[in-house]
Amino acid sequence: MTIKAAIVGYGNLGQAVEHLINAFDDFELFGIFSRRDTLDTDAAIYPVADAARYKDEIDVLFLCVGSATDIPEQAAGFAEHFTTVDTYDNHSKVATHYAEMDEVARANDNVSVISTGWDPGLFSMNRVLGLSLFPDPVQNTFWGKGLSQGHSDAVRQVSGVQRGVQYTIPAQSAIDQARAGNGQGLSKTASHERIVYIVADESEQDRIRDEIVTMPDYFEPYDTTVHFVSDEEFERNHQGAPHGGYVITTSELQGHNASVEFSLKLESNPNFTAAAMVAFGRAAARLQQQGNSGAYTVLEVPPYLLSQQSHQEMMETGL
Ligand SMILES: NC(=O)C1=CN([C@@H]2O[C@H](COP(=O)(O)OP(=O)(O)OC[C@H]3O[C@@H](n4cnc5c(N)ncnc54)[C@H](OP(=O)(O)O)[C@@H]3O)[C@@H](O)[C@H]2O)C=CC1
Ligand SMILES: N[C@@H](C[C@H]1CC(C(=O)O)=NO1)C(=O)O
Repeated sequence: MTIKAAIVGYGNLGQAVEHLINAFDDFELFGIFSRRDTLDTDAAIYPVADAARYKDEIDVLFLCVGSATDIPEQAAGFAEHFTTVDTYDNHSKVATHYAEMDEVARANDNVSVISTGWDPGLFSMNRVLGLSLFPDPVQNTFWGKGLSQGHSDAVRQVSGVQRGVQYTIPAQSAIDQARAGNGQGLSKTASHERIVYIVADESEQDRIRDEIVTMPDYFEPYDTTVHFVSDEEFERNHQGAPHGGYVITTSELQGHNASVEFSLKLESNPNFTAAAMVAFGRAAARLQQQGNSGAYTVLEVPPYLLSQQSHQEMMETGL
């Protein structure tokens, strides 16, 4: 089955998804839906407003738009016409997003796999796996040091921000404590600091800083520092998007210690996020083809559907 795919939003993630769709032989790129009419790509470009016209030519639509505002405002509209995949990552509102997408996708016999990527996404799968193993587990999640695309998108939505990025820095002492089995009581907010770099007019900077540090879900609970820099310094010092992190679960079984760790070391956050998104796009197309509909989180997608290998091949290779 060749999966006909299209992309909404040609930013960091959209460009990375395009590359992967072209690299996998079971995908075919229909084109890119964008607000802009010129993009640096050889792919077909369509106005995002016209997407529904092409519903019958697309098996899965990758929603590579921002989570801060775009997904809440736009995703359900796409799920009316398409099987969709998104990387929605406002953890506090995932249940709301799930319910909204589930209602629309079911009503239109589409599948919507939401909150793919690595956190939420692969980290979610590993958090559930780690906690399922032990009667009395201790579990901690750490991110960074690296560039959070979700937090960077969120700062870019603040009026007056011309350019913006956010770096997440974990406390190494907290990571060491978790690995030693002493992670109980460590909080995500106390274990990380957030550093933001913004290009904005001087007259706007005090308001922008205040809007960022008080932003619910993204920054308010954290120790956040906002730096304002020139466009030249931003261009010079803030390219690339490395990231990574750890999900660490520790416990003991009849007095014998056990430590389970899932770690990511990413030279490119968008490239890796796209890899997870495209794998779940493969699963979304298969789920829909099997007659399923509605919303799915990564926790509800059978892992074998992610792979290019068939189930039979997995059996024959002995798992
Ligand atoms: N779950 C996870 O692990 C991860 C999730 N993410 C999520 O991915 C999201 C995207 O990240 P990233 O690609 O870096 O963000 P970018 O800002 O680079 O790209 C977002 C794209 O969305 C499109 N867009 C923006 N506003 C609108 C609009 N009003 N209407 C239509 N399209 C719009 C734009 O494309 P165009 O101008 O072409 O329309 C833009 O290029 C992040 O917000 C984050 O939440 C990222 C990494 C990991
Ligand atoms: N969703 C995140 C992926 C990870 C990174 C992160 C953080 O640095 O706070 N939280 O989750 C992203 O957009 O990069």
